[in-house]
Amino acid sequence: MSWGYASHNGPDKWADNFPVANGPRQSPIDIVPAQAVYDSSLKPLNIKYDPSTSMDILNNGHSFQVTFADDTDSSSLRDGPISGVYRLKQFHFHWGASDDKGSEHTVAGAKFPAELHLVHWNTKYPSFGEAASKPDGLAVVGVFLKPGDANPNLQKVLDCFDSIKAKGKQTSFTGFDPACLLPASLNYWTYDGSLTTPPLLESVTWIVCKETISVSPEQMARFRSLLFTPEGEAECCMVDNYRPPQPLKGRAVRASFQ
Ligand SMILES: NS(=O)(=O)c1ccco1
Ligand SMILES: [Zn+2]
Repeated sequence: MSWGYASHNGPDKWADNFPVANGPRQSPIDIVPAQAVYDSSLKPLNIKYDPSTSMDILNNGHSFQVTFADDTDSSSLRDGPISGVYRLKQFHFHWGASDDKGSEHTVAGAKFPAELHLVHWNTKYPSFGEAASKPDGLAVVGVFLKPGDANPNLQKVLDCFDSIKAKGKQTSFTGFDPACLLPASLNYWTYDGSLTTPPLLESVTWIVCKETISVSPEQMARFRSLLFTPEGEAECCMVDNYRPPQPLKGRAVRASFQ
């Protein structure tokens, strides 16, 4: 039985196989801006991505992800709340069956229809796999999607959904610069957390952007046209692939802005 987002294998069941699900630094969380502490020592995010590192796009059965070549530092994240260089490995999204839900982090209880995650690993470790088990191993930049005008940069990703509709489908996706998915302002909240999917490893420095990017209703419908299921199986729409907020357990959330 593998994990998923249904009642029989979803977030409430993950602790059965992944006991860290009840750990001290789980993600996502509800971010309460009024309780975030402004930290003037936090640096601006330093993000440099090279479009030639984008490789392919895959439906992995719980989201779709765009994977990057991470054998050099050409697509990486520096500064912000982190030390050293973290290489971009992949980005993916989480979304809902309707616009009233779908994000993993919430802001003073408010949910967004979708959330983008850009996953980076600390190059002080030899690989993503090694880094994923270290408390300072990963840094994930989160961006909320807000209903509004169609997002032309997002459309480039959505246009290849016909070739990755079912679980396990993959296709080439080169020359894409994920920086075009970032909001104009890189003001952020940051806290120590975890992967939001099994194995839920407590290795993530979360960097959640305050500013959103836009997504149109038609574009949200495209997200919801993907399938959790492989070809040949009864079709199950890929929707509500988000973990709800987890207990803060005394953690501080810092803000890079006043
Ligand atoms: N959703 S997320 O960015 O915490 C992640 C990356 C890999 C596994 O889970
Ligand atoms: Zn994610």
